Amino acid sequence: MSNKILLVDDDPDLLRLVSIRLIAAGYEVEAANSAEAALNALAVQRADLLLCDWKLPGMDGMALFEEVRRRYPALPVIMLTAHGTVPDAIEAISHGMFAYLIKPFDGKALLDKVSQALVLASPPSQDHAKADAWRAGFVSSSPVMDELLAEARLVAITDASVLIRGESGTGKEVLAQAIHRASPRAKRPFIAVNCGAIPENLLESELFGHEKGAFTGASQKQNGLFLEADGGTIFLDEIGDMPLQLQVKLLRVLQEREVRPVGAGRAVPVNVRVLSATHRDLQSLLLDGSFREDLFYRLNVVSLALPSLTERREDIPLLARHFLEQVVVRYAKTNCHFAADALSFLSTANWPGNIRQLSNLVEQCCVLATGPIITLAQVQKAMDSESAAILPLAEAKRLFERDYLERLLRLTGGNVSDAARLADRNRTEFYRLLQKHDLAPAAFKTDITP
Ligand SMILES: Nc1ncnc2c1ncn2[C@@H]1O[C@H](COP(=O)(O)OP(=O)(O)OP(=O)(O)O)[C@@H](O)[C@H]1O
Repeated sequence: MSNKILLVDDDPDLLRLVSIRLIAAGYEVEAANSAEAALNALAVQRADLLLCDWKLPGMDGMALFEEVRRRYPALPVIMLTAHGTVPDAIEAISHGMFAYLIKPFDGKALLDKVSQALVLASPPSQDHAKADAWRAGFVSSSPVMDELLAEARLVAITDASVLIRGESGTGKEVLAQAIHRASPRAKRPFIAVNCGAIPENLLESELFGHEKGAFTGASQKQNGLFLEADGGTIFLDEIGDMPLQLQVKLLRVLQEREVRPVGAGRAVPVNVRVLSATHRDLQSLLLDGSFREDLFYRLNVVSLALPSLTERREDIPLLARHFLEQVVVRYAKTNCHFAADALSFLSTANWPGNIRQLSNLVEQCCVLATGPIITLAQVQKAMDSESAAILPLAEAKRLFERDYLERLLRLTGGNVSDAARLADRNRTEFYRLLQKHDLAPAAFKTDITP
């Protein structure tokens, strides 16, 4: 499970950039633009680390640190500070602040401090020499997954590029992490990047880095994520969303094993194993020219397909119990369990959002549970209620978009021109949306027989 970082800054650009960097490194980030907002967020849900700017409107970073120390003494705090306040920051260290970073700081320094703080803050592991440590956190006992994991383990020890396919929420990133842990690169970094979540104009410099002054705002040289993953593994999630011109550059990196930061005169050697994932049908992207065939073959040396949750229903009770154990700890609840009929209901339900949806539902049941047993009625209520469908924003948007397109196609009997007109989009754009969701207008054609 990823660590959650509460990031506090009143500068929206910094908030966005630091968030992108932390999320790319696998952390969960909640952003707040003031100390007051941060305290409200902490009152609702705990975080594992507070990263905050010293200068804030209203209550400043130092006052926030003091309040946090009083209310949540175990929560580590890292302060982002300007040169002028360094003496105060040093003083704050002696009062229990974990660390400070002087602005502008580079991505590596930030990630180093963050990971040190989280290691120190986490309880010591009790389970050392476990043979299956590589797949720790990967809950499953279904035969289909056993087979897939055996394959993953075999491929892990090679340096082959692996493309992981599967619907959203099936655990592609969890599998990528397991492959990394089972590989000879396990002691080096695992860096995950969601290619669809980073704005196109930032993606190149995020991946390959930039020189100082390479573009407006590039106030200092920065190593990209490829260089940060040197010796380890980079996981390119949603690779199907990578813009074409960047695909060319990625291909060059894979062929020549060197990266050229934006604005740099020469390339830098890099040794990274690439794992990638997509929920989209890359074959159809190849056909319409929006994904390069040469890159596809480079990335798809080995292909692993994760089955949807309904194709491995045996795993559902196991996963439900696993998530329940986690949320019980997270919300400091007294132990609670699913009633047997509640578990069998979960096992037969539909899970369009796969494991992520199951995890959200379990969390909701646990939060709302009033006694030690979660009953069938409570599970059904959670499943029926609007809030059961609370998904991460990106996933909710994707499901909405797909549903919207389907409704338009049904309404127009599969007529793309009419559907595009209703959506106020041109045909090219509309076709691109249909491809993104693998929707074929022909399937919606209605036979009009006289
Ligand atoms: N086998 C598993 N055991 C335990 N937790 C899992 C497992 N598979 C997935 N999860 C959990 O389900 C959630 C979704 O997993 P993950 O992000 O890996 O899915 P994904 O396929 O990469 O999704 P997306 O396509 O939306 O990026 C995460 O919270 C993850 O920890």
